[in-house]
Amino acid sequence: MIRPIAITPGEPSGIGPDIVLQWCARGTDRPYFVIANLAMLQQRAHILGVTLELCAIGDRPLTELPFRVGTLWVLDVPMAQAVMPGTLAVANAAYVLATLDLATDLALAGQISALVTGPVQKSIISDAGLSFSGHTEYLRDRCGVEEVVMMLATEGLRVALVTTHLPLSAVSAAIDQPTLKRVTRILYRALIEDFGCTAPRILVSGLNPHAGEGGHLGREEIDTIIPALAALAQEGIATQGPLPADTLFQPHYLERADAVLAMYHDQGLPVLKYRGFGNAVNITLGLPFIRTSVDHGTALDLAGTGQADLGSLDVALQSALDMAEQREQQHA
Ligand SMILES: NC(=O)c1ccc[n+]([C@@H]2O[C@H](COP(=O)([O-])OP(=O)(O)OC[C@H]3O[C@@H](n4cnc5c(N)ncnc54)[C@H](O)[C@@H]3O)[C@@H](O)[C@H]2O)c1
Ligand SMILES: N[C@H](C(=O)O)[C@H](O)COP(=O)(O)O
Repeated sequence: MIRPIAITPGEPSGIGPDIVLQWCARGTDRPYFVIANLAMLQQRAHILGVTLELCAIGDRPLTELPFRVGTLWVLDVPMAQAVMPGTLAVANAAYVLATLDLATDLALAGQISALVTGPVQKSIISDAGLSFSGHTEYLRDRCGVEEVVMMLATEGLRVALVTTHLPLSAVSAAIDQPTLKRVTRILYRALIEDFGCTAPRILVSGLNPHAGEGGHLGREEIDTIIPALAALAQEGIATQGPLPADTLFQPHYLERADAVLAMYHDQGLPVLKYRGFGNAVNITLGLPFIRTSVDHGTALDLAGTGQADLGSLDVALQSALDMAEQREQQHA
């Protein structure tokens, strides 16, 4: 039996609480529990007509929780003000981070085997004056690790990113050889350890149109990407690239690859989401614990309606479970 898996539903006025409640109401006895405000979940369950026994964990040891169909265990986190689905409240931004902090502490203490996160509204957390650009960066900093990698995966395609949540104008400066090498090493190791690839095949995109067109459309490929990939090859990490990003996402390349490493968020993720939105998982590679997430945002327009699709949460929960079981078997 693996250690429990924590779920943080994320922004309380978004669809995060809805999808968590609706998914759990389908019936599961796997060791998932939720870190959130109990009263908010009870209110949302009532709005949605979800029948689920919501039980406060209180002081009970997580390892002794009786996980059973029809019951959802909740680690109750105080919240500043009552929630209206679809309406953001700056006052509740600190609560969202408190759920992540608690989950991180439990993960670092070895009390949970994985963390599955629901969507957060980055803007409201920033509006509250709290420093936050995404779970990926927040968990990296909170765990004190230098580098992590955002990778989204759907059936037949994995896309990892060199840079994550930063303005497009800052992307080029953020891509240097040390960063590119660290990111590629993390991706390579994860493909072996968590995804069963014996000799990972990674396609690396260029940054500029046509991968720089021999330096006529930008020099990042020549000055940074090619030398970094050459150095990685010397370490035994073979990659293919830099390839023009507009043509690398085609079967000819993808059927012989385990992952694509894109240079920035909107170079890689639109392709991934076009292929698998609603059925993809976001995984943070390089953390000291497993973290998976949904592929979508807070969808405020759907909160409290019961219309949100549960597909990505399903994939995120299953991926976390699979990775946790595999890691615990490896260490048994
Ligand atoms: N994992 C995360 O924490 C995460 C991921 C992506 C975006 N976000 C955040 O979410 C906020 C809103 O972002 P956005 O509007 O770009 O994206 P969004 O995913 O919230 O919404 C885009 C569109 O997809 C629909 N949609 C999203 N999830 C759905 C679901 N489960 N079922 C059915 N339809 C769904 C929405 O109704 C909307 O029409 C932003 O603050 C963004 O940063 C968070
Ligand atoms: N970049 C992610 C996506 O588009 O799906 C999303 O913003 C979530 O990122 P974090 O996991 O860092 O919050």
